[in-house]
Amino acid sequence: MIRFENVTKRYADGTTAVDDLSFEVAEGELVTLVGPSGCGKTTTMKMVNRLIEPTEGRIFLDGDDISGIDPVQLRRRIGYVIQQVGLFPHRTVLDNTATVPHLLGVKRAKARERAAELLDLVGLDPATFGDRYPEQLSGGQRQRVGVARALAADPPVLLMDEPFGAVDPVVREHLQNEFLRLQQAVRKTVLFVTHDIEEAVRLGDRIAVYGQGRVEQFDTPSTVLGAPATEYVADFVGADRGLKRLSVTPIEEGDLEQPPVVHLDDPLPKDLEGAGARWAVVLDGENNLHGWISAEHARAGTGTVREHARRMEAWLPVGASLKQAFSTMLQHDAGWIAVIDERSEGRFLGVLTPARLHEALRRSTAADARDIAREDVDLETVASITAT
Ligand SMILES: Nc1ncnc2c1ncn2[C@@H]1O[C@H](COP(=O)(O)OP(=O)(O)OP(=O)(O)O)[C@@H](O)[C@H]1O
Repeated sequence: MIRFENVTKRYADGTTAVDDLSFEVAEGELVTLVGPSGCGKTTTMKMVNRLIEPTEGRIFLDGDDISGIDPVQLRRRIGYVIQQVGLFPHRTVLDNTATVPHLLGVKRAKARERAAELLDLVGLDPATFGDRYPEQLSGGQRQRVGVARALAADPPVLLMDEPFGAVDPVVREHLQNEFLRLQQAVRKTVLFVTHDIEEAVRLGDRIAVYGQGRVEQFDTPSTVLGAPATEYVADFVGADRGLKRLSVTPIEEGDLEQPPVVHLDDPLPKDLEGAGARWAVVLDGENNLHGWISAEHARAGTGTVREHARRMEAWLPVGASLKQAFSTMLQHDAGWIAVIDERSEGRFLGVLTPARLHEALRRSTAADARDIAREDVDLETVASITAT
């Protein structure tokens, strides 16, 4: 969808900002460009919408050499989100979002209708926020308007330059999650610039790690963390890459353990301990997760499971990251968490225990070309780092 072919950019003062860059971003793929300040990320990005022209090389969009496309036409195919957002201060949130479609000839009422849908999509209720002015929004809310506005013309490509850079870490994580959900729905081809490796790893289908003007490694987050191509990349992703790996490794069905299972209307299981279990998972009639029951309660109680079952607080959908699993365990002080299939209304799949989490982490590590040091994936190390 976007292809860089031996692209170099030298500024008039002789600075080589980008040096012989070649890579390709597939349709619907989200590629993060990450690297230290001044390494050429923004220059790369701005060459795609022709805010900057390359000195050498060519860039293709959907097979067309962009140097042959009129910049105004080109930019209609490309949404652009920047850190400072650049909302029009004297226009309401709704009008800000509707601006581009309106400029493209969509009737005002229609453009506003679409803008309201988009605000909803980025998590801003149009009834509450639509008539506000940018200065009446928080930083995070302004960023969301920026994203909604970039999506308004429904461009196939989005360029995002540190879009969440100006907000605090909590809001930032929230925006990242929302953006990932949004991307699932809209599947744009996205180039996303950040200097934060955590953000790059979290969001990217693939990551381009920049050194000075050059891409040192272009690969999946898991491979970049597990098998850094160069010393430089290893340094950049950091010594705690085992920990970062938690956030890019999803829980798979094969990782789960199958505990004893009882149903709500079953008689109490009297001998769970005899079967070597301290608890059982409780399911409803549809085999969806209801809760759990301890062996002790089951042994001492009377009646059916229903009267003694406790609500399940620590659960996650399959596909959630090991990091989420780990933090859910810590948050609920739980020795295990239940994993469900959200697509089938909560069907219970099994439980993840610390031992299984550790195995999953090993699996993900072993999948890479080069092993990372064993202590990097040691769960106790992970626990001690996360707890501090
Ligand atoms: N107009 C310009 N003239 C001369 N040099 C420039 C110009 N714009 C950028 N540069 C230089 O090109 C290099 C790459 O800049 P660029 O903005 O692409 O980096 P970046 O990776 O996006 O950095 P940051 O994370 O700080 O935004 C830097 O050394 C910068 O000083």
